[in-house]
Formats: sequence, C-alpha cells, structure tokens
Amino acid sequence: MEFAELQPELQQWIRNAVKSGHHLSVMVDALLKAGYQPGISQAVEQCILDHGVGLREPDSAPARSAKAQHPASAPWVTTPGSEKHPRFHQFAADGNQIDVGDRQVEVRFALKRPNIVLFANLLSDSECDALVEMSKPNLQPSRVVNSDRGSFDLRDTRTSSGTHFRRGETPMIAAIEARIARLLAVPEARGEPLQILNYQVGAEYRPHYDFFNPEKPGNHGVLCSGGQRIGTLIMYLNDVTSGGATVFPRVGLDVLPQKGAGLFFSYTSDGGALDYQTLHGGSPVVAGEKWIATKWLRMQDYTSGAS
Ligand SMILES: O=C(O)CCC(=O)C(=O)O
Ligand SMILES: [Fe+2]
Repeated sequence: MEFAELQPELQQWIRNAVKSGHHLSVMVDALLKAGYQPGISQAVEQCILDHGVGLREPDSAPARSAKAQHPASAPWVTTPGSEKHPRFHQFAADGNQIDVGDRQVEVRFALKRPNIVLFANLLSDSECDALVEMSKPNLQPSRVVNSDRGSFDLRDTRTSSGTHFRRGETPMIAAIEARIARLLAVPEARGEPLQILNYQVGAEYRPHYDFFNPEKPGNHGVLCSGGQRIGTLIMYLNDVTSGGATVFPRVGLDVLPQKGAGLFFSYTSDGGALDYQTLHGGSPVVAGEKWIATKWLRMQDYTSGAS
C-alpha cells in the first residue's frame, strides 16, 4: 500500500505521528487495531523515509495516543547518541589488497559506522556466470519472514525470484565459501546457504533489516538455528544496465552493482545490540536485469538445511 494512496486525513495522522518520533511498530499496531490492513506498514515506512526521520527503535509500550512515548529500550536496542556505543563486528579490511588464498580481493571503500565494506574482484567472471546458469532452472518468487506468524510470505515489498545452494553443494561453491570465510574471518559453519536472487525490470527489495527482531514471535523459528544474523555479504553476479543499486537510506549511500564485487555490512555487536543504521534495500532495476548471491552470517553455527 503506497503512502500517496491513503486518505489525506490518514496521511496527516501518520505524518504527525512520524514527526512526534513514534516508532514504526507503534504506529502500525495502532492502525491495525483501528482496522487497517497489514499492508499499511509499507505506507508508514515510506512516510518515515520521506521525512528523513530515523526509525526510532522498537519499543514494547502499546500505542496509547498520537503523542510521542519514551518507553524503556529493550536490551538489544541501540540508542542513537548514547555514550556507550556498542561495538559492531568490524571485519576489518586490512590493506588495499587482501589475500584470500586463491585470489587477491581489493577494498574499494570501508565505512566505519555502520560497518560497510565494498570488495572488488571477489568472484571471477566465470564463477558469476556459472552461479547464474545453475540457478536459472530453480528460480522461485522470493518470500519474506512474517515476523508475527513465522510464515514465509510473498510481499510486494520484495519482487525478486531466487534459489539456494547448500553449503559446499558443488566444489565451486565450496571454494567461494572458503574464500568468504577467510575474507571475513567467520567460520563457514556460521554461514547460511548461498542465496541467488534475480531481479527483472521493476523488481526491487524495499528497505529492510537483515537481522531478526527477537521480540517478534514469528522470528523465533528463524533465530533457533544459528542465533541472530551478524552480517551480510552481497555478491554482484552481473553488471546492471540501469538501476538496481543497493541503497542505505539512513546513510545516504547507493552502491551500484559491479560484476564480481562483494558488499559486506555487519549489524550485531558481540552483546547482541543491533545497528539500525543498516536499513538497506535493492532499488528497482530500470534496464537489464540484476543477479546477486548473498551469504548471511550467524552468531553461532547454522545447521538448518545448510549442508
Ligand atoms: O538486492 C540488493 O541489492 C539487496 C538484497 C537484500 O538486501 C537482501 O536480499 O536481503
Ligand atoms: Fe537485505
């Protein structure tokens, strides 16, 4: 549901609530209680992004009025501006060239807060082409975890199609996974299966977090194996003619796909604090198509369907 499609009075209510500093979940809960459909959350999120207001972190207090609330933060919440900044996993890019065993990976940029690093020359052209070809017969519409019910739902916020490969499914995948483990200094066992995504013209993944909100009952299932996600490595498998950037709206950063490059970002501290600056999305493909391979890393070993 687009923000612009809402009744003007409702738009105004949401704008006021956003400006008062309400968190997304508080506003959406209030709207759902008032009888609006779940798709309303997308409109509220758009309004938050349009106003450039940071998503206030989730709170546990129920919505009571349109006035701002100041609930106590859950322990895993990052309080912007707090004196004690949590340390997020900085898988440091030491040097301009990193030896990962079978090739030299180049660091193109490294941002500290949030921790985002762009690597070039991570995959060879032939590895990219092979991953695309191997995936084509098995593409299915992408789904998102329903954080309330735990189901995997089709949503218009994510319009790619994709498939997965088990850890070590082929010797080439095993080699890529060993390279990633060396690059990021995270054991292969903590990696989820490699996900391949294809975006056709117009397809996108609207801004979201890759970590799972542990307060949401529907996320308990995905947190069972391996615990929280700590980082994401997106590998670009082709050059996109136009569009398809990976965007970080809270940082103002757009990363354009480049075949063989890898974009890494981390968002969970050792203590479990989550970095909300890593809100990100895949912007719509304008011309051509986009292929990526994604490796998500967990706090502990990931076993569910991984090998
Ligand atoms: O398509 C992109 O660039 C981002 C993909 C993404 O964020 C995801 O799959 O979680
Ligand atoms: Fe993501």
